[in-house]
Amino acid sequence: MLILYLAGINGSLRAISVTNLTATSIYELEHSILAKTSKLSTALLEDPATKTIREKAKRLSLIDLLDQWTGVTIHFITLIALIVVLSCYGFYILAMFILVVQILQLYLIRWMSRKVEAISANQTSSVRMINYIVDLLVSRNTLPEVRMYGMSSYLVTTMKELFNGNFKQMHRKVILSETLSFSQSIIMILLNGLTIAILAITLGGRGQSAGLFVLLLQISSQIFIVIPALTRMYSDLTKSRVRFNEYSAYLELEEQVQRDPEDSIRNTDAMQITIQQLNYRYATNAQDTLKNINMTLKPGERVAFVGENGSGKSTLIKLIAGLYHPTAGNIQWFNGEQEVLAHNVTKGVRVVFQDFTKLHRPIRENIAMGNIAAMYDDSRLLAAMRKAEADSYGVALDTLVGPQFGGIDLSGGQWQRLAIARAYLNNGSLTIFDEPTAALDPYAEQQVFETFMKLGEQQTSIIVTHRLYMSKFVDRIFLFEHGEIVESGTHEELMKLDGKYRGMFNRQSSLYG
Ligand SMILES: Nc1ncnc2c1ncn2[C@@H]1O[C@H](COP(=O)(O)OP(=O)(O)OP(=O)(O)O)[C@@H](O)[C@H]1O
Repeated sequence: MLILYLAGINGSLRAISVTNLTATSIYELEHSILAKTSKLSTALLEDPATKTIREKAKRLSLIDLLDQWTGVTIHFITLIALIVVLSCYGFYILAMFILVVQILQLYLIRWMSRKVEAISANQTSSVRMINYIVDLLVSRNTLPEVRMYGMSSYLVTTMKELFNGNFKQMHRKVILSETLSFSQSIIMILLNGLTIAILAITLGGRGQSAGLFVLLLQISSQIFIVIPALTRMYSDLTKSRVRFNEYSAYLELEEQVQRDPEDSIRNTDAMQITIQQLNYRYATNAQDTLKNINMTLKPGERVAFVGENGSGKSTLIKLIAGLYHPTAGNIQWFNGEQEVLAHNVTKGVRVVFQDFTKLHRPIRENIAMGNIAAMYDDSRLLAAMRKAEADSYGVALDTLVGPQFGGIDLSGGQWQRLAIARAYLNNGSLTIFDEPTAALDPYAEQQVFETFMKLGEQQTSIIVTHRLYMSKFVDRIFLFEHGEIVESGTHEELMKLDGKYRGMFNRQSSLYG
């Protein structure tokens, strides 16, 4: 009775503190997952298997886990206490029998709960696909094409098929758990009946008092109240433990080597970059995307990466910027004769990515992404905007961009200028422009190229471009084909070589007449 009373007090206390605990545990869980995510390599994060582990990890509820642990412990202690009382009155064989049946039940429940949980966990990637399709159907970026090409009903059908697949699995899960729970109820009813019969026959045979019979009947009915509650809690606890293991698996993923705080000085000198025998393969690909890349970029050199779509130019840019690590070979940085650890320079690399981030936040944040320390330095932000000609369309630093949040929207070219302004805010030893002018008008394109050339006077700089007239002015050109560098040299050298570059250049020139 004392234990039951304590259990009651525990229930009330739990109800009072549960709100705070829930909020804290949700925050802590999200926070620990995000903190871990920030330490993982880009390549690992892009791997769909990592996304699945993360989604599984996020299903854990720490408050439920705590709740279930407490519940199972209390119910288990209560059950043992009741069984001890029953044994004290001489019914130890019956008490042992009840205990053994319950332990067997718990084993069965554990097996079933793990199976059910595995079915739910396996649905995470198809749920991701369903969410993606819903996004395609409602997102502002995709809606025009989905409507124009009449894709809506096709996408809805695809979503329905995925949904049905998940539904079938859910159905299997429900049948499995209901069958087990029904069988358990039958076992409990039989066991309860058997207990009452044994008590009645034994006590009647010994001529014991009705009072003792009522007392033992009370104990047995308490036992059969506690057992289903314990079983249910244990089933939930087993599922939560599976989730906890998934969460732990995410936290145990191998982390990218972190910057050493002692030597993490941002270095802005122009540096030499030496790439040797570099190969790179994406986790999801069967073939190497880059093969046997060798090059040395001299300090202050301006180079262009050119070549057909998918030939690996952007991948090499990401490797140089330190976002990926070579599968084989290496990339080294030299300040004069002195080698500088890559992580000390890559932070200061100034990059305009091909698929840059469109931050649906104030203009200020869009630009300050390039150097977060300048977030409230209006004169630096405005200077960067001016350089990128991003100040010409009448926006103030605090103008909110992003129509879904009530802000203004920008054209593709205007967004691109913001991304360029972002790069101007950052000082580093290398500037990379990965097709920076794709969405710009010809005048803006020329201006961006001129700025690229000027920046190159102080820094090593790389431009990735399909517009070969730009490559005429750089110091060296690297022509990529199927992940390899097939030609390299100055514009004049490559024209004399009369190879692929010359063919490409002449084809482009003929388009302009
Ligand atoms: N995150 C990724 N995961 C798997 N494969 C990728 C990934 N990114 C690129 N690839 C593959 O690597 C190859 C090279 O792509 P990359 O973007 O480097 O080419 P690119 O020369 O820059 O092309 P483009 O001129 O079209 O921009 C392509 O076949 C592409 O499918």
